[in-house]
Formats: sequence, structure tokens, C-alpha cells
Amino acid sequence: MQIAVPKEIKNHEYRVSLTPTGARELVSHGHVVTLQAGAGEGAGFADATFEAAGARLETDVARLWDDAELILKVKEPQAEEVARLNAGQTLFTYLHLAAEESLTRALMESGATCIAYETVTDRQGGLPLLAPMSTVAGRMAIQAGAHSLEKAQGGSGVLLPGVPGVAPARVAVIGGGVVGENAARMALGLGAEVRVLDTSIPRLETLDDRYQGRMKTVFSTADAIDEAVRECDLIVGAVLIPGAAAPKLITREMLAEMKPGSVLVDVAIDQGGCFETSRATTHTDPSYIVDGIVHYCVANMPGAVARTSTQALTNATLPFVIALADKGWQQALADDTHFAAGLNVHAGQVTYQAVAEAFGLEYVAPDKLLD
Ligand SMILES: NC(=O)C1=CN([C@@H]2O[C@H](COP(=O)(O)OP(=O)(O)OC[C@H]3O[C@@H](n4cnc5c(N)ncnc54)[C@H](O)[C@@H]3O)[C@@H](O)[C@H]2O)C=CC1
Ligand SMILES: CC(=O)C(=O)O
Ligand SMILES: [Mg+2]
Repeated sequence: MQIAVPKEIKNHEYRVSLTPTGARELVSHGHVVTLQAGAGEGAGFADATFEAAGARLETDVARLWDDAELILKVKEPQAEEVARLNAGQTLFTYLHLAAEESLTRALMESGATCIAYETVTDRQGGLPLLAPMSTVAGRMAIQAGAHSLEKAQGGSGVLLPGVPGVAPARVAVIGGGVVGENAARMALGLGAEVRVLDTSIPRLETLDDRYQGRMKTVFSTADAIDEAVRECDLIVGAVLIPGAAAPKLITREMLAEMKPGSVLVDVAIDQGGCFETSRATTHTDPSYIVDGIVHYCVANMPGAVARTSTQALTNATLPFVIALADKGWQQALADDTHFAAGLNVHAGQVTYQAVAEAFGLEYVAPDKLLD
């Protein structure tokens, strides 16, 4: 199969969708891997390393897209990328469509088959292609939050661990999944006082057991969120209802209850964000202030640590990419219902229920296309 690896064009996105190690595996399966020249540089992978792995280099972007049967990307396609996509091609990348009606409609119009990393599932009920980047983003959320608390960023001037004789900061993490656990773990490591809110009791049990009570576990209710808003210096938004737009858990009105200069880090921004006042930002200008509260809402946080993220992403995606390339999308998805959960759009139809519901579009179940 002809596989294309374009250079990412989203603001400060330095990841690439395949490492040279991944390219070597695909080439050994008899596939042709074509990399846009320079696509790996941001992640520290020179063109020559890809060539040594058996990949071809292409400088003509139009030709790269035109010749491809399978296009591997990291971030959702930007407008100029959607325009290059054609019927019959398969796109495998993060899509986050429930937060993006215009992208959903544009992908439908392209006629292509679009498989989202973030909705592929596993037998344990997890999201194996979201998890590696959630791990990265969760860990970064506390770095970003600590920085945002500094006065120069508009923050309250609180140091997360405090110092002897001065209390540490209070951190609340709403959503105790992969992002949430990693954020809470980093905050604990820095000496903050940490609570995690989740609606899943089994998840809170796991965290309580794993961290032996060192982080407070809280059942997520409106009361518990009100309390966190009043008490905490830093709140990380890390909720997810797979494939759906994030619920708005902190309203603009509630910001008045927060201490001035407190910080909201909305990691769930790629699914629309879980705070009413969140809007997606970029690494160029990552935070802004509403009613005295600093908001950090970067939708591609892992792009800033592209080396680590690229390796972690390829480790997770490679078995799925090999299945797509070896068998074609229809057979690969028919053989694995968890992989089939990744299909979001095919030939003009929406094949992911939460996305169809978000925009009042007709839903076509993937299994109807796979018989
Ligand atoms: N901004 C960025 O760069 C990145 C964003 N993300 C996003 O972070 C979000 C979280 O991802 P994961 O941790 O992997 O998901 P996950 O599925 O592992 O965890 C989500 C958790 O939220 C909980 N939850 C749902 N509704 C809740 C509520 N009302 N209150 C409290 N908890 C609630 C669930 O029970 C679950 O434990 C996703 O939107 C994901 O796309 C992930 C990676 C990078
Ligand atoms: C998950 C996601 O949106 C990212 O890694 O950028
Ligand atoms: Mg086209």
C-alpha cells in the first residue's frame, strides 16, 4: 500500500505520525512509505534516518497526498489538508469531530474514509491511541498550571509546593482518567495538596488504592465542583465522554467564586472544553484571562514535547497502521470491533454516533459498511 506521512502544519505542532522505526516495520511488510521531506525534523528524526529505514522522500506536497492510499497524520486536518483529501483515500489521525461541525462536514464532502485515533477502544474499556498523548498532556498540565500561577502570567503568585511554614497550593483535577491521573501524580510529586473528582466510583477506588490515600478522591457532583472552585489555586479539566463534546462543568458565573489569579488548565479543550469560558489556544499564545482567572487551553499540548510524544504515539498506532496497510480498512475494521470504533466518517456518512448526534446528522453504524 502507498502510505503518506505529511509534515504537520498546525501551530507549533512538531510531532510526526510515524518514527523511522515504524517506517522500517511497514516497509518490511512490503508497503511504500513516503515522507514529506522534513516532516520528522521537529521530533528530531532527520530525513536521512527515514531513508535508511526504507522510506521515500517527497518535496511536492500535492503529489504526496495525490499518490497516497493511506494518509497518516497526528492532528485533525487543517483546511488546506482537507482540500487535498479525496474519495477512496483513508485518513488515520486525531479528529475530535464532536467539537468541530465544519470539519465534520468537510470530511463528509471529501468522500474519504476517516478513522480517528481517539475513538479506537480496547478490551479493558480504554482508549489505547488516546492514552499515550493523554499521559503526556496530563503530565504537562501541571507544568503549564504552575507556570500560569506566576504573577507575570497573571497568576496569583502561589508556588505549588509552598515552602516550610507556608502551605502548598491546592490542586483539583476534574476527571480521573489517564490525563487526570497523570496530572494528579505530577502535582503530588511537586508537593501540592491534590484532589481528584470523578463520576466513576471504580475509577476513584483504583486511584485511592494506587496512591494509598495521598490524593483525596471525590465523587464528582455540582457541590464538589463548587467546593473545588472556592478552595483551589489550580483546576485541571480532564473529563471525557468518548467521542462527544465535553460537558461544561464550570460556568462563567462560578469564576467569581475563585481566588483572583487562580488557574484553569482545560486539557479537554480538544473535545470543546469543560469550562464555559474556555477557547482553544496555541503554543504561541497559550493562556488568557477572564474575570481575573488565567485559562490555559492548548489543544495540542503534546506537540511541544514532540520527541517523547512521537515515539509514544507510534508505539501505540503501529499495530493498527500495519493492519490497515496489510488488509485494507474494510477488512482491518471487520476483524477488530475495537478498531472499528475508530471509524468516524466514510464516503460522506457519519459512522460515529456521538458525532452524528452533536450535529443532527444521520448515523450509519460501521458494521453496515463492513459486511
Ligand atoms: N489538550 C491536549 O493536548 C490533549 C487533550 N486530551 C483530552 O483530554 C481529555 C481526557 O482524556 P483521557 O484522560 O484520556 O480520558 P479518560 O477516558 O481516560 O478519562 C476521562 C475521565 O473523565 C471522567 N468523567 C466523565 N464525566 C465526568 C464528570 N462530569 N466529572 C468528573 N469526571 C468525569 C470519566 O469517568 C473518566 O474517568 C480528552 O478530551 C482528551 O481528548 C488528551 C491528550 C492531549
Ligand atoms: C490527543 C490530542 O489531541 C493530541 O495529542 O494533540
Ligand atoms: Mg479533494
